[in-house]
Amino acid sequence: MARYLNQSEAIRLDEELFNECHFGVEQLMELAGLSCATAIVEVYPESKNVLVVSGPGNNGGDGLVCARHLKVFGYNPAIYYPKFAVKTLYKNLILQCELFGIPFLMSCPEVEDLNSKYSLVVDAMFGFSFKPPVRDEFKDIMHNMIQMSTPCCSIDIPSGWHVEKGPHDGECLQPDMLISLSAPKLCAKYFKGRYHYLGGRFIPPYLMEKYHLEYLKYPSTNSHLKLNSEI
Ligand SMILES: NC(=O)C1=CN([C@@H]2O[C@H](COP(=O)(O)OP(=O)(O)OC[C@H]3O[C@@H](n4cnc5c(N)ncnc54)[C@H](O)[C@@H]3O)[C@@H](O)[C@H]2O)[C@@H](O)CC1
Ligand SMILES: [K+]
Repeated sequence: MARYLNQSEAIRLDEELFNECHFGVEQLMELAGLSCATAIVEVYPESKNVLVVSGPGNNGGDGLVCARHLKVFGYNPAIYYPKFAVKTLYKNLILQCELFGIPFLMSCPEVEDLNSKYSLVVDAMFGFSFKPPVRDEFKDIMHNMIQMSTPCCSIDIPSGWHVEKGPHDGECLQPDMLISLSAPKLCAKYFKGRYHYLGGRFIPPYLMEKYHLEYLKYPSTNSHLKLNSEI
């Protein structure tokens, strides 16, 4: 059984990875995004037309990295990035995606587009720093993703969910797949989809112990691990 982190534990673990272990954000984001891409390839080998919806923070950055690796693995990803990136970190990731020939959508895709053009939508809008309610610039895409019939794979947290209490008032995203990074957060207890994975394989042993995280055995060289047994 994996242990579930609350929001402040997830934020503290993240800070310790950067401040005490001196990992760079690019380092961990690359590993996190790669693990998401390899998990997606395992679960959806035929779903080549993927839309990655990336938000303004590091969860969105994971999505950009994931899109680039999916492209390398022979998928046809497109990206919707609703909020203009200011930080160099995200601008560089966007440039790299463009250099790999990944298109960026200029406007919010309608539900019909999500259903007809894509066989998978990757939700990389918000991660463990999200505080509800969803702000205006993300409302349309959130609404359309809730309405769509295309399967959704959420990175770390199903976007719009409370990090601890899960889906709250009103309609919420119900992803088919959830890839928890480092460790599942409390909201993962409410996940009803078919595939729950753990991704990222970069926590030093002393932090595993400090946060009482279970040593789960990643198969071989994989950086993703299936947590439930529905597959
Ligand atoms: N510790 C780890 O294991 C790692 C975590 N990473 C990723 O980093 C994520 C956390 O990243 P961040 O702390 O940057 O935060 P998030 O990506 O969760 O979101 C923060 C951004 O969303 C905006 N936001 C928050 N609430 C909003 C609302 N209600 N409406 C609209 N916008 C809102 C904030 O203004 C900010 O720009 C994790 O979930 C994970 O995906 C990885 O990149 C690297 C390693
Ligand atoms: K997400």
